[in-house]
Amino acid sequence: MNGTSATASASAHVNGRANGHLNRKANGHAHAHALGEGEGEGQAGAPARRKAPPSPPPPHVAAHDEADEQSSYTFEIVDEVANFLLSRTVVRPTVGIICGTGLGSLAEKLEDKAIFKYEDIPHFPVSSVEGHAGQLVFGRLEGVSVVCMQGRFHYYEGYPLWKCCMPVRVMKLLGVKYFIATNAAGGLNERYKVGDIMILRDHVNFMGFAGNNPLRGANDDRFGPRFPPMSKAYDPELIDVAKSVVKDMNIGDIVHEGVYTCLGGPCYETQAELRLLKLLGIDAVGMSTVHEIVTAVHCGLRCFAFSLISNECVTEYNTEAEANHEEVMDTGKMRAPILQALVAEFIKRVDG
Ligand SMILES: O=P(O)(O)O[C@H]1O[C@H](CO)[C@@H](O)[C@H]1O
Ligand code: HPA
Repeated sequence: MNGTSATASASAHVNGRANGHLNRKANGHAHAHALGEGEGEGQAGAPARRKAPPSPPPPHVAAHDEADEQSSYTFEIVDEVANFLLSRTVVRPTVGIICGTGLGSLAEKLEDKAIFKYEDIPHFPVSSVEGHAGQLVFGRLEGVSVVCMQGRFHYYEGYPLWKCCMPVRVMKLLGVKYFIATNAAGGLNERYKVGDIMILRDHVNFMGFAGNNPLRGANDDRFGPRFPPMSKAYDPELIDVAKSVVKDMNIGDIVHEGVYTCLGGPCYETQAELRLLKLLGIDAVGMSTVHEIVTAVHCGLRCFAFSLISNECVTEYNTEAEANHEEVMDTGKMRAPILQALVAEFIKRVDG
């Protein structure tokens, strides 16, 4: 296989971390809220100015960047969503998968399926992107109980990051132990070809650099700690399992290990942006996954992720090539059989 080799086990830090937290009592949300606009003004006798309330956002879009609003997805609400689902299926998933663009056919492989459209699940956001069916599929793959998101939520759809990631917390409360994120991404590393697979060794959280993090806002210790480490976000043991599957499938020539980054989208990158990312050591770029992994690590899930290199990132000006969503979806369809086999065997070895 191409790329760096995995190092020793580090499961201990993710195991157990959340279990302790989930048993603890709620902390007081109300005290940690950031000041809203207009609050905190009016010192020294001057009356505080209050802004007129903003007009309501469209139905699926929450007001952006409001840590306060995060409390609308309290532990109790997430628990309610999980209980709603558990009361309607006998499947008790230990593996949770997010299917990336064009990769939704993975869920079709499940046996004994129970399917929930996002719009039928209380408090759930809805998908608006082509290539994301918008349903949660429970079932069994290789005898392992699994829940698959056929369609994820992206920041560019208008959702704040904590809302994009709420289903990850639902997975946690469903009993999931292993979290697998898949995505379509542009290949920056010159060795990568369209159709290759990149196992995520690490990520660069660019949106997080600017403070846009799904964990922003009041922390509920029942999910996880205020300051979670991210140094082993991609579980080294799971990377090793994936590498052993790759070896046995004899597909090492198309599989790499590398660094992913998520940008806000929805526009693809300019050549100058791509050259900058390359310079920084990024191997593949997309518009998802990073915040999902942050949320999953925070609540103690063991994480694994891979990118399907759906298009080449072109850094030269004198070219006709342009990134486009059709190519991204087509590459997913083209690689579906290999990816399905890879995931099925991976799951069997991890939890079979
Ligand atoms: O990351 P996923 O959802 O696989 O999709 C990727 O493909 C879309 C762009 O073509 C963006 O949504 C980008 O994030
Ligand atoms: N850039 C950003 N996101 C993407 C790309 C890309 O080239 N391909 C698929 N998702």
